[in-house]
Amino acid sequence: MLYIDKHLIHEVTSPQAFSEVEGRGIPIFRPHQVVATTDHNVPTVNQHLPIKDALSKKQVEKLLENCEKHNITCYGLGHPYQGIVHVMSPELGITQPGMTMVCGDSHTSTHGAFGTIAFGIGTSQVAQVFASQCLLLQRPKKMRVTVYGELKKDVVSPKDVILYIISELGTNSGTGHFVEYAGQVFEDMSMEGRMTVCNMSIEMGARGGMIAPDNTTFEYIKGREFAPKGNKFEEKVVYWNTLSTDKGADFDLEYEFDGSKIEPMITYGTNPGMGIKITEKIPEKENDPSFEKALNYMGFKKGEKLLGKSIKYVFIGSCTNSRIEDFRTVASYIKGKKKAKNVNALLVPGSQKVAQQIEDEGLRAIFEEAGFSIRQPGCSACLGMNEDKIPENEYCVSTSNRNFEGRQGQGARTLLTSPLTAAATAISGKIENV
Ligand SMILES: CC(C)[C@H](C(=O)O)[C@@H](O)C(=O)O
Ligand code: SF4
Repeated sequence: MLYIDKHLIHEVTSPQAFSEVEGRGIPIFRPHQVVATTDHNVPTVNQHLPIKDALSKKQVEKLLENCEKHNITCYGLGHPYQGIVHVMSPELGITQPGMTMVCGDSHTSTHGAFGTIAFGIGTSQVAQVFASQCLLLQRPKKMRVTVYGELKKDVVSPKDVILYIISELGTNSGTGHFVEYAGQVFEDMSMEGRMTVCNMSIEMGARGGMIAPDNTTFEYIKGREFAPKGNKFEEKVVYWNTLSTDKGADFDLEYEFDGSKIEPMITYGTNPGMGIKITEKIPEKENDPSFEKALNYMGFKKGEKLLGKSIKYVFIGSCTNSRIEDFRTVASYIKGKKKAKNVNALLVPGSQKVAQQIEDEGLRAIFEEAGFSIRQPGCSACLGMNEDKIPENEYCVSTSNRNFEGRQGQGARTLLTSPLTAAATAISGKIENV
């Protein structure tokens, strides 16, 4: 039985849970340990106007209504803290090492980047946490992925690291496990990068991912809105320093990779494990119906090269890659260049705070000069629950985490990459290596 320190909620998976507890006359046990935001169904333009899509409007309004009724803090549209749940919580200092955190959302694994036990739950479990602030669970198994050495500087990014790991291990490799990412590559990584990696743990089937908290973690948290202050912070750091894995600890599964061998990655298929180095060709597998089906959906052939293929859509956003560091990377690449005319680019910050930082750091001007516009925060084309959809049969180079059939719109074809590769593609209008 786990006691839950923080319960994050959004508009998609909470309404039925509210109905469940209301229907049984059960009050929300600890409303102050619940934080809500609107992200999946929000438009990314004209957020000050009423939401046009009727279903989205209803979904978002229902969350506000439920939160008000149950005394839960909600960062709705127009609030400076609103954003994708996995972006806004860490950047406000809500996510802290050693906490137990849940959300009715599979990418809750993101918060594990802080040495937090964080995982996605189903709607009936959301109701259980509402009612009791606790969860009954099967104890997960332990897996460790160590990446030693150093990454190729300014070329290989955290997104490439996780796409590489999943392409090597497969999308079921983590089933039933929590994964710890260890080794120099993660020690050297920024918090934004660590979040990108932990975010995609679920894409290898793991319940959660985590990275030992260290000075990078503490520096990131310090001074944030909901972080402990002064002496309290110092006391927490003493505790947080005790959280890392003991030397000689046992794992049920262990993998090791050499970071210097990792290259920029791209996916060619319909699950995140179908990834290759961007310079490679699509593999030539025989007698594999699911592989054939994926290539068929994607309109690709075995042995084909992806570099140089014309691309009309680029999406830079999602809880994997929509943090300020991602936009800094993209801005520094496109500075002084121009967006290709054939490209329709959606640049969607993960939160209002990221949007504000883009403004304050002068990045907006760089984007606009290059022919890009910045949208308002939300999940957007990551799964197209709002109006941001990719048309049928079109390719979209996307910084998100899932390339499933129809994920970005019916018949849309997603190729997952890092923000840097997406930026380079938006500039040249074809799949580009940096
Ligand atoms: C809508 C939500 C339940 C879903 C999830 O849990 O992951 C979404 O965020 C996604 O990325 O597919
Ligand atoms: S950005 Fe995408 S992956 Fe993340 S929570 Fe939203 S829909 Fe899910």
